[in-house]
Amino acid sequence: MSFSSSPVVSLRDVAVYQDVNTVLSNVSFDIDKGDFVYLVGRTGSGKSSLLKTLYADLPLLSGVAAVADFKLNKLPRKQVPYLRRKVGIIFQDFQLLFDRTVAENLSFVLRATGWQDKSRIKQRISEVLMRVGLDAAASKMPHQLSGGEQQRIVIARALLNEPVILFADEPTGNLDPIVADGIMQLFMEINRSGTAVLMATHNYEIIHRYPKRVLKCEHGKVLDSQVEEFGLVTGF
Ligand SMILES: Nc1ncnc2c1ncn2[C@@H]1O[C@H](COP(=O)(O)OP(=O)(O)OP(=O)(O)O)[C@@H](O)[C@H]1O
Repeated sequence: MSFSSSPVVSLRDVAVYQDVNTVLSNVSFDIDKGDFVYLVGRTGSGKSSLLKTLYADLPLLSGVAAVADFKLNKLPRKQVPYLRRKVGIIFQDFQLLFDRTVAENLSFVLRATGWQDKSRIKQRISEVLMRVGLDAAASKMPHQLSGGEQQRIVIARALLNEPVILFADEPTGNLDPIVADGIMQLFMEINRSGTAVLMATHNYEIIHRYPKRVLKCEHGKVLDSQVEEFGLVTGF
């Protein structure tokens, strides 16, 4: 267990690239333990690229960054799985394995991250399913669940290794407003219990309903509502 009080995410003068193109530059911000932060900006403004840089799917080539006490500069490939155990990643398209049950989807991740004891695996799966309100779904196949339920399973999967932060890219994008609101309440509950959240969204309604700090990708830079005021409506 880490008792460090350093920020969960810390960026100084970072540039985000896709191939040879600079998507964002001079990016500096911190996210502390337990913070909830939205990431907004027009389509193509760099939200997904920034998230990918934070979970080391894109290399950090310029600037200084640390996530969950891992320095992203020159992070060796073999360290990436250890970083990924400390962060939970949630996408819009659910990315569940449709040929196996919910419990098998979850045990697949636990085994891949070093869990071996069958009874502990079973116990952990039951805990995370309870957490997302789907304790009866363990033996179901993903296609037997609604879109909102599938997204809850993805959130349960992201929680398996007790991450210090969740990176969520448009997690409510495909859901109707009521189901999306249920997912937001789940994120808020997870956040209240101490997990930081960085959530990319286009959904202004959600930000209005659950106001939190906002980072906005615009003109190749990242603006921070904690540092400066900016309009929210433009950019969606
Ligand atoms: N795999 C890729 N290879 C090359 N360029 C890419 C790749 N993915 C994204 N880009 C480019 O990088 C820029 C930022 O895209 P990114 O997906 O990060 O934006 P976004 O803000 O997440 O957009 P959206 O809201 O549509 O998801 C865009 O110009 C995009 O065309």
